[in-house]
Amino acid sequence: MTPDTPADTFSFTLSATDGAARTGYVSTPRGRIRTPAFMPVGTVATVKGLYFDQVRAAGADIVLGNTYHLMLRPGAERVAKLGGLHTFMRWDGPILTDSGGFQVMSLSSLRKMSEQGVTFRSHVDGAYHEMSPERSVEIQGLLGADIQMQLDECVRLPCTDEEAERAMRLSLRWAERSKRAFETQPKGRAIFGIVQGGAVPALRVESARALADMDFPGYSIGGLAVGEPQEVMLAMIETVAPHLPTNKPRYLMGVGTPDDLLESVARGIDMFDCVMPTRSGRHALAFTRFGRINLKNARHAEDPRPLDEESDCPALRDYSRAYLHHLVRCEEMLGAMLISWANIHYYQQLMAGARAAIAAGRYADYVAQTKEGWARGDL
Ligand SMILES: Nc1ccc2nc(N)nc(O)c2c1
Repeated sequence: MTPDTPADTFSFTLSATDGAARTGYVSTPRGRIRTPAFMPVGTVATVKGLYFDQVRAAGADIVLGNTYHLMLRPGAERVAKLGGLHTFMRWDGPILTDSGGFQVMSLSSLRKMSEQGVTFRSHVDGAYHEMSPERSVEIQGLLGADIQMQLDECVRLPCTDEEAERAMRLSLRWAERSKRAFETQPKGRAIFGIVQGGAVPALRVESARALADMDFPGYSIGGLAVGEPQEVMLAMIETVAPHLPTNKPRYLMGVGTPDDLLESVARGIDMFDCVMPTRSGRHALAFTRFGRINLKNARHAEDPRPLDEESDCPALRDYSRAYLHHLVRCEEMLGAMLISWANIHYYQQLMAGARAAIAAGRYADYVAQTKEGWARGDL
């Protein structure tokens, strides 16, 4: 905590812009989040395969937790009894939690959506659960999340305009209820409204404007990274960004590949989360300055080079591709752990470079040079 930020406030400071790209920081009672920021996903209170000191050393200022998973196991009340999520998983930086609706729709069975909320059966043990905007905020409060999400309904794309409109309007009504329920939480925490509207520009604008009128401390763009082509996702960001307050953070949910991040930052996004770095790490796929390297490929069997000898991350700098390939072939857990570590570090390094480039007014060059590196490959 820097001395100039009071302990109990949430705020966003813009330091520089370069076109629509922005750099700055979010201040929370648990520390600052440098933006643009990539937030490693810690779904069930762990960033899969990494120790949190590696997550911190990689440059992450904030990690994600998931209401849906944690309410099922170990239970929100139990986490609260054990001192909250920060104590439970031994991460003392800011934590952002998703509200659970998206995960219910993608993971649970026998779910029913109504005005009141969503009822569903757990994918873990089939137990019956109810999730309303109020209960979601209560759970996120029990977990102790510094940044919380409204409960929303995310439609898969493609969908009909009617379906997108229905879910967008329901999400707006739930935004009001979530924000009201959030008022009882300790100062310094924040709740974000989530823009919905499918791939329909008019619905996206209506959602963004209505949420801006509700004066949230931050705004998420949801309903993307749900199967649409990148150009549709980027078009929706371009549609929404001008209608969100410039002095509040913008968080693009569930995104994405390194290319998605660079292109979305160029259009005004400040925060990202995605399972891509760790999920790919478990599938032997490394993201590097030279593009993607699939360590399953036999071409690496005798390659003594590390993934990136110039990196300051041990996983990228100290282990030969031959060794990583060997671990992957033997299905050894260290293979997934090292490649996940490398990927988390690469994503943080990509964002650190973006922040510096925006501050120096050379973001377009940074994007071009980064993509040239990916195209050149690992010669
Ligand atoms: N692609 C995603 C990922 C996570 C989401 N979470 C919520 N609450 N809403 C969405 O629309 C999401 C979309």
